[in-house]
Amino acid sequence: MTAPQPIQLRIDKVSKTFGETRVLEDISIAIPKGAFVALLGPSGCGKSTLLKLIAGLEAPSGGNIELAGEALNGVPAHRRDIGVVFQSYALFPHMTVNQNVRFGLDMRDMPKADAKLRVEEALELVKLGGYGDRMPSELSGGQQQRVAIARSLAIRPRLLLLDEPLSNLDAVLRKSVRVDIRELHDRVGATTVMVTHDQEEAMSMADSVAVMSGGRILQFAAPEEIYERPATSFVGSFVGSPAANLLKLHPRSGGGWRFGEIAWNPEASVEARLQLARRFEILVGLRPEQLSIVAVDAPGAIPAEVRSAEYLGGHRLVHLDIGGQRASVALQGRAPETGSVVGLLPDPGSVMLFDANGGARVGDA
Ligand SMILES: Nc1ncnc2c1ncn2[C@@H]1O[C@H](COP(=O)(O)OP(=O)(O)OP(=O)(O)O)[C@@H](O)[C@H]1O
Repeated sequence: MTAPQPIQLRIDKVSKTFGETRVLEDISIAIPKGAFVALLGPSGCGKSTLLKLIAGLEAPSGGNIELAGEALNGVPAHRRDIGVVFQSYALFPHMTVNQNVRFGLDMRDMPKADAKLRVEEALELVKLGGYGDRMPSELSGGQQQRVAIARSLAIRPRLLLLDEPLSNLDAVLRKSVRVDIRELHDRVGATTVMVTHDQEEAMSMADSVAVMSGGRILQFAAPEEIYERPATSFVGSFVGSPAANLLKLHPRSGGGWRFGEIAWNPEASVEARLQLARRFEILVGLRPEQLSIVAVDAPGAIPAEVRSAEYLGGHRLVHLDIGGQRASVALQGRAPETGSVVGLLPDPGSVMLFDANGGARVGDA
């Protein structure tokens, strides 16, 4: 076992209001040295504001932020030793790659010979050794983004902040730069916080993900934990692709359960969790990739009517109706006929249960 790392960034009960509007509320997270953390959430949830508070571009309305044990209150942005990479790479177009990467070092009056070595080292790290004399316009978007990262790394920051670093790249480049950034992180080990609204990006790149909504952190955990044990129905449906089905379930008079008018007798372990949940209205979260289609009368199956199917290359997405609620299932094989009634069988361990009122996870022993 590796020894636990000290906390590099501690955010403690931070809030932010603009005028009357509360944009961040009671944000607390502790990020160990060398970790790669993603702040994930929909547009407007406050993730960029949180990044600005860390960088020192905005001041919090309440709470504290500490970097390597030092309180940052009142420390101006340029004294924080934080490297920031924005979504538009913001290279200086009239400067060469070398000059761009050197910029932060010149600002810090580093001796020329040392700066030269640092620039070479930073460009090697992002696999752009030999590109120093080019102008930004002579580089691809992905290469420009790597120069922007090299510029941030050259100052050997105590923290690297990435604000939607991939959003200006096309879909193909996005996936390769995603891997580049993660591999770079593994080599350099700089504590990194990345803001993104793209769940796949967050889940694939980060060690831990903070899922945000409405100015709060709903869950801060490893990607696997977030996917398998989401803390709320929002997290459950925001993370995963295609999105999880969320279906309203009620107890049936006389025993068993119902989706609208459709009766369901779940497998024993799911039944036990539903009993523990003790709610009149439960949201059942079912991931399309963890459902299979079986005979309508198979034990534990939910009767569903096939409405349509989409062919998506590796799999098909079949859309169904369950007592007036829509659900989808990802299938490898042929899609059942439209209009037919089939059984939808969840993998019992993957069934997620939430309180329909408020969305909290329920039904855990
Ligand atoms: N300077 C400001 N003055 C007033 N309101 C602001 C200011 N900056 C941000 N907001 C508001 O705060 C909320 C959060 O904004 P923020 O940019 O942090 O969200 P975000 O999650 O990063 O969204 P996006 O992904 O669209 O950038 C939004 O409702 C925004 O309108």
